[in-house]
Amino acid sequence: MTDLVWPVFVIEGEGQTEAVASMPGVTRLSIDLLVEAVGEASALGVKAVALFPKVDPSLKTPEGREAANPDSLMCRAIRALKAAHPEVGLFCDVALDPYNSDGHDGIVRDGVILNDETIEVLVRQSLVQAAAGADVIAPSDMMDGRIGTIRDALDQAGFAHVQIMSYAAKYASAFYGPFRDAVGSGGALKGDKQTYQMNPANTDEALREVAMDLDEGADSVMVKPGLPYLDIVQRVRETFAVPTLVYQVSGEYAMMKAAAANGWLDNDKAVLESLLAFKRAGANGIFTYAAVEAARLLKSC
Ligand SMILES: NCc1[nH]cc(CCC(=O)O)c1CC(=O)O
Ligand SMILES: [Mg+2]
Repeated sequence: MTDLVWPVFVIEGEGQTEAVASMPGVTRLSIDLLVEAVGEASALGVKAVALFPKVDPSLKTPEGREAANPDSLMCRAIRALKAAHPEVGLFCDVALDPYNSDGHDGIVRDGVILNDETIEVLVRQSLVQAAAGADVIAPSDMMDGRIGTIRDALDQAGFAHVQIMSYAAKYASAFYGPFRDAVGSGGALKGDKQTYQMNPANTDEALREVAMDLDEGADSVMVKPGLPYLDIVQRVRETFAVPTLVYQVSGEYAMMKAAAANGWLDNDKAVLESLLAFKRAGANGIFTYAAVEAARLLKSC
């Protein structure tokens, strides 16, 4: 149970809930309701959440400027959650896609992702999130060299205690579709992310990406997606023996829920079996939208 990390989506307002149509059981919540939901999750034993904002389209710019706003929805949510539930670890996403009018994780000019200019914004994003109370900065953007630069900036600003979990082995996957609905980046997305996310055909590249990010100072690494990439989880864990996390992504979750809704799968058994498979592969932590229901199921076992 303490291995589970629950990804959650935050929206503006008070008393607001929005269902995510492509992710049955997942709702975006305004900060007040998110604080309540995370309290319930904590009582069930889920002691970590991963926070993602759905940003108002009017705040999206080509440089993702809102990402570095210390009073952004994201930073307000971090402060509220830390104040109400200090025992719950906060993994805070660092990437520009919720804030970028092109829907990309980095800044785009003339159809090209600008790696180094993006890193400057990611550093500012990391610093405002650390100042708001992030426990773990989680760059999911896949720019090259961002871990070392973010680490130096955090250390210099007095945030040596804030960890970095790198999305090191993140594949250009078809399984992210429902997430892009949830944060509202899919409609804006022009083109695809194949120039910075990894080719699903590659395995050795994942090991090189992990090695670089560890060298630059990552405390832990993420393999993403999950079930289709269990071989990568196992290789990373066996090669580096560092905390290795895995993300059961939105599309994997949607597949299980759709099949269960049709009566084609036993939901509870499928959920628990998929989590067991991650443990078998060696994962130390599992991001899953089913974290709270899994905690309930595990309690009743
Ligand atoms: N910063 C990108 C990001 N952050 C989280 C997810 C996907 C998570 C999921 O599918 O559950 C993605 C992938 C993407 O849009 O390329
Ligand atoms: Mg990399």
